[in-house]
Amino acid sequence: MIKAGLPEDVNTKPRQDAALPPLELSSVSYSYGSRKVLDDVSFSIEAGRFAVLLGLNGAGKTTLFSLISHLFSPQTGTIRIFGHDIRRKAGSALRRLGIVFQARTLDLDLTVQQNLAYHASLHGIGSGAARDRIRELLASIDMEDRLHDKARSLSGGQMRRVEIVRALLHRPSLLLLDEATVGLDIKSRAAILADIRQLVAQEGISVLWATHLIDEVNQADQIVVLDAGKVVADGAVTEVIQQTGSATLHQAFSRLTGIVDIRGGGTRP
Ligand SMILES: Nc1ncnc2c1ncn2[C@@H]1O[C@H](COP(=O)(O)OP(=O)(O)OP(=O)(O)O)[C@@H](O)[C@H]1O
Repeated sequence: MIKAGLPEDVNTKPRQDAALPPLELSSVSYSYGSRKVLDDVSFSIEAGRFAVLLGLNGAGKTTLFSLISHLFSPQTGTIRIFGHDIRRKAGSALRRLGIVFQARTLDLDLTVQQNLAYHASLHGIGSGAARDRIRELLASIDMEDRLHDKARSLSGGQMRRVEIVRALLHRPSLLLLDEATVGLDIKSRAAILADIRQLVAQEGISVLWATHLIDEVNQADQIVVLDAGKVVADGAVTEVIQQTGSATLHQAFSRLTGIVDIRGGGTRP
């Protein structure tokens, strides 16, 4: 089990943050050159929710994460994290955010401890506090014994879990994961999902989990379906099934995205 917690600055202003949505997007659009890949995207997630951003490859999930994490700026619209506009109050917004990108980003030649300590120092966490936090988080996923192993000696699932630990070092209140289980076997995928769900339940952290895999959605509190850059559904799983007049989420997703058969992932015909 991974343990998170509230960020230090959130601890000093709990009422302010508690009253505001962890994530709120209003009319966000983004184009690469003349090609619009996000079109008037609006949705919000509530505190303590496990929300899934579901979309086929190319739907715009990674671009949306790049905007939320302030790698790019939206050409129109606003993004707020606990009420902090990502453009105008980037520091306050980003302090509350942890992110696990789709691409593997551990330095393979460094040990687990070195990878994590470097990231902790980027967040201004002192070496003693970082050492304690790293041990606490690694113990919670039963990986304490891998502390001094080179990252390259870990399995794909273990690397991913270290990346999740890294994203939690500074105690974010909102965690974004972009296709976190890509390339992992079914056991590792299930274990990572279970850790994340536990985190939401026990620590009150909010999660936005981007995936194209419907079997990762079933226990979500909320799903936002993105298709070709537009939000085509947003709500609880049962609501989305009902709204589309479907019997199952697979059928709802097929109807919303116009694909023929999405079992096992799905691509456009
Ligand atoms: N740097 C870029 N320049 C031009 N077009 C891009 C760039 N990055 C992404 N795109 C295009 O934007 C669209 C959305 O891509 P994005 O990676 O955001 O989708 P995604 O839902 O994350 O897909 P995947 O699951 O395959 O990563 C795609 O059509 C993609 O080709």
